[in-house]
Amino acid sequence: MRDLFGNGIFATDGENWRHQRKLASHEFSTKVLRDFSSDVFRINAAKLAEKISYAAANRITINMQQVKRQLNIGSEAKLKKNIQKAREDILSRFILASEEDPVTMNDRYLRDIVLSFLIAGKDTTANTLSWFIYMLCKNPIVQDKIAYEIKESVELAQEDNIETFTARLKQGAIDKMQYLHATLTETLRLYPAVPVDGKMADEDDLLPNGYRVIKGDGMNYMIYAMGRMKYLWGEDAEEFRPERWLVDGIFQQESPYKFISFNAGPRTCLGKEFAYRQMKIMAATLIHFFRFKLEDESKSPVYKTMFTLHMDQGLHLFVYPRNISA
Ligand code: HEM
Repeated sequence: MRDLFGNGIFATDGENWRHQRKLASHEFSTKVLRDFSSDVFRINAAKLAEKISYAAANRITINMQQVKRQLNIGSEAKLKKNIQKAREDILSRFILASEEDPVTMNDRYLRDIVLSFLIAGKDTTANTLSWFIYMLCKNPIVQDKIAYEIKESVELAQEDNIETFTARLKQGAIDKMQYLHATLTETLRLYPAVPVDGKMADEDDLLPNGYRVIKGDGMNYMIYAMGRMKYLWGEDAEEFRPERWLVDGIFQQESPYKFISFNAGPRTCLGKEFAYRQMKIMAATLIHFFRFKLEDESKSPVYKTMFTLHMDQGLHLFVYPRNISA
């Protein structure tokens, strides 16, 4: 961990961690960052949809993971030119903070912070979207329900194209998409982007189950296994059923200690709201314009154990234009 993350937020404790957590929590809650990142998400969603549109028109299959990679999401310098706003992305915000406190936030520290955020934010949402599309291919009714919800949530115009459609994905419309939110959450329950997480005992302790740990003991908790436990989720734990998250069509939060995909407690994921916003904008754009089918229904994807739950060999799909007026 140290080799990769240095003194970045994942690998530090104590004062270093508190400093980064405070700074990042503040930045994540600002409207400036929310607006900027939503613009970036909309631009990227439109770019991805254009690429897929070409594949659909020419009847070529796509590898979802590769298409997303080609987009080079994260090349913020170029995006900034498109958006015509400066110093509003998370990395620039950290650089601004470092100008105010150059001694603590020297270049090395800044590098570790930035790298940690890149790693935290990129593969987690990208992998989740691949598992999400896979689940939709396996459950075409869910796919159609989402398409219906998008039509109901966004004020559409007859002449909308990809770009004008993404521009309509404002916060109000995104918030209405409760079924999409539930589907993404159900995907994260079965395919958590971080499948296993490790902790170390800060001091001698007695765990609630009576197990004694000694200071320095390492422990792993299996997020992947916890999302599939019948003891927690009932007899249908292995089934993909977004409805389990809804009451009268409204998404219901679970305790983070039960739905553990974003961790819980003081070190809970800082990017959760950010991640949902990104995934919802991307998913709404893709599902509104396309219908996805697996290239080979007989194959199940295999996951590769990395920091994140990566899909080995990618996700090979047929794509069809969705009849929007249908
Ligand atoms: C589907 C998307 C995501 C999932 C499932 C996820 C999951 C997690 C998990 C399990 C942790 C705890 C790691 C640990 O125990 O050390 C974590 C921490 C964190 N996540 Fe996320 N994450 C996601 C997206 C993001 C995004 C998009 C960002 C930022 C752009 C982000 C930023 C962070 C940060 C900064 C921490 C460290 C918090 C701390 O140690 O205080 N995450 N995330």
